[in-house]
Amino acid sequence: MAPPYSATSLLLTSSPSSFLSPFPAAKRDYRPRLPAGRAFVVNSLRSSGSELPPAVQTFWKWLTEEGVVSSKTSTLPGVVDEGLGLIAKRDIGRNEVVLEVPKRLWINPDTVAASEIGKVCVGLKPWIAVALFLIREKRSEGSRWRRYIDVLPEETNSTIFWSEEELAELQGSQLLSTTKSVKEYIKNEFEKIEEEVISPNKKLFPNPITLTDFIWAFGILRSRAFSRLRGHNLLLVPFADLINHSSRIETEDTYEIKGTGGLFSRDSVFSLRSPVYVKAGEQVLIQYDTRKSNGELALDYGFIEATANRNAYTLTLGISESDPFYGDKLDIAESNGMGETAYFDIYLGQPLPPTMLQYLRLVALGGTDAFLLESIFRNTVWGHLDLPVSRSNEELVCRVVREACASALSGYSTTVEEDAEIIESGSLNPRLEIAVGIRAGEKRVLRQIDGDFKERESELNEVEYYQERRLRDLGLVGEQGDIIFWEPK
Ligand SMILES: C[S@@+](CC[C@H](N)C(=O)[O-])C[C@H]1O[C@@H](n2cnc3c(N)ncnc32)[C@H](O)[C@@H]1O
Repeated sequence: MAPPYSATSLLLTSSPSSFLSPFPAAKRDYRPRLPAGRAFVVNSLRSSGSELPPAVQTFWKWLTEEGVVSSKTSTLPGVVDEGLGLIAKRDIGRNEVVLEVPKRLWINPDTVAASEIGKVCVGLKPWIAVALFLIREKRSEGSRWRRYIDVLPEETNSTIFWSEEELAELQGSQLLSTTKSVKEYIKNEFEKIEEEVISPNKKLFPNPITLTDFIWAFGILRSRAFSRLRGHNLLLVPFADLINHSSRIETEDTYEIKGTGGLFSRDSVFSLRSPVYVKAGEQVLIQYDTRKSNGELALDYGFIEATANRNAYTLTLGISESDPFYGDKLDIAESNGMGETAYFDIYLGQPLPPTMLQYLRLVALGGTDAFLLESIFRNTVWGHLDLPVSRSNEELVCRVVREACASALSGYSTTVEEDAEIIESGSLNPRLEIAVGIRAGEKRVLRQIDGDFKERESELNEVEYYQERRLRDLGLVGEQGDIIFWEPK
């Protein structure tokens, strides 16, 4: 009997879970590529103070007046391939502190709370409160952060800033659907805040605030906020946020909050160390986040890496409400830390996530295997699902995953080989380079998943299923896998 599940009811293939919450604490850290909106000329790594754009010189003067930098400071801002960056003035040792920025210059939800708009921002999501604050400061000539805001880019190469034509290069990709969802999310949040906070408080927001402003602020926060700090999930630190990312650096542990009077005291400083030895004149770089996929890097910062295992694809699996065993399956999933929908990030060259096969087998469970859903198995069923349950269950899992891969692969307008040719054909503009790299990477992961399940499919006759394991455990299967019967004496 054909199992009552189709490829589509078993799984969908897109949308990383992360976009729903722009600043999840554990997995995220944010930064963006060459700011397209700024007219800085990219030259060498060694721009000296006098070659700097006027806005950066004024910013530096401000930091000096604020006592944040002095002649002893070991770094200088400079114009580099990545936009602005931090250049070593002298040789810098590994783990040497390169800058310290006092709390009074940071921008975080506390800054907003203490500001004129603090009262109307109570209860807002932290990123929304900080976004509103940034936009308002950007419009205010007398802002305390004027010098800082003047050196922020108008946009980065994050896909949220791409034109329709540029986005078309991502056709069929997961990054395209994530980008659209993120923009939709920002738009919804903007409309809500416009109605509930901006319009009723015209005196506090005398200048019009547009969706474009809101997207700008989102992009700034996503690309520059330091997030791996306990109690400071959303922290903008002027000067420190000029640091660029290098794929060659492995350690992420490069910044911390130091405070003479405790972590949250007024005397706290944000302290940034160089993870490696840097020669005078070279750029000081850090690792933004080793766990981010290329899709996440492109969305957050506007660059990708050539490193193979940054290529990822998120499989979204779900228990359909129309499944006759919906309630039991959901109960089992929930007792094992999962839910009606589960997201599995699959990386190029890496094994499948550990619980993915269990979840797939659970979702596909039906027919004569449905007895495993009975309550007497509730405590053990998850363990049973770790290994193949039955041929029909395993076959369905393989078929559905392979159909989903084929369907996803058919949505792209180019093949991996065509993408490779485009990359080889010469210098691409940064956004096209990202688009081609992303779509090629996603397709390679999809091919890998398909290959994995193709192999499983070819082994369906060889693997041991639940009933055989059970018989063996009961001592009813002989050494050669033969079933032992009781012969009549
Ligand atoms: C925290 S800011 C660093 C300062 C930034 N370069 C600037 O001009 O203001 C992060 C942004 O720098 C750029 N960036 C950082 N590392 C990069 C890299 N390895 N490749 C390309 N762009 C990079 C991206 O635009 C990213 O969004």
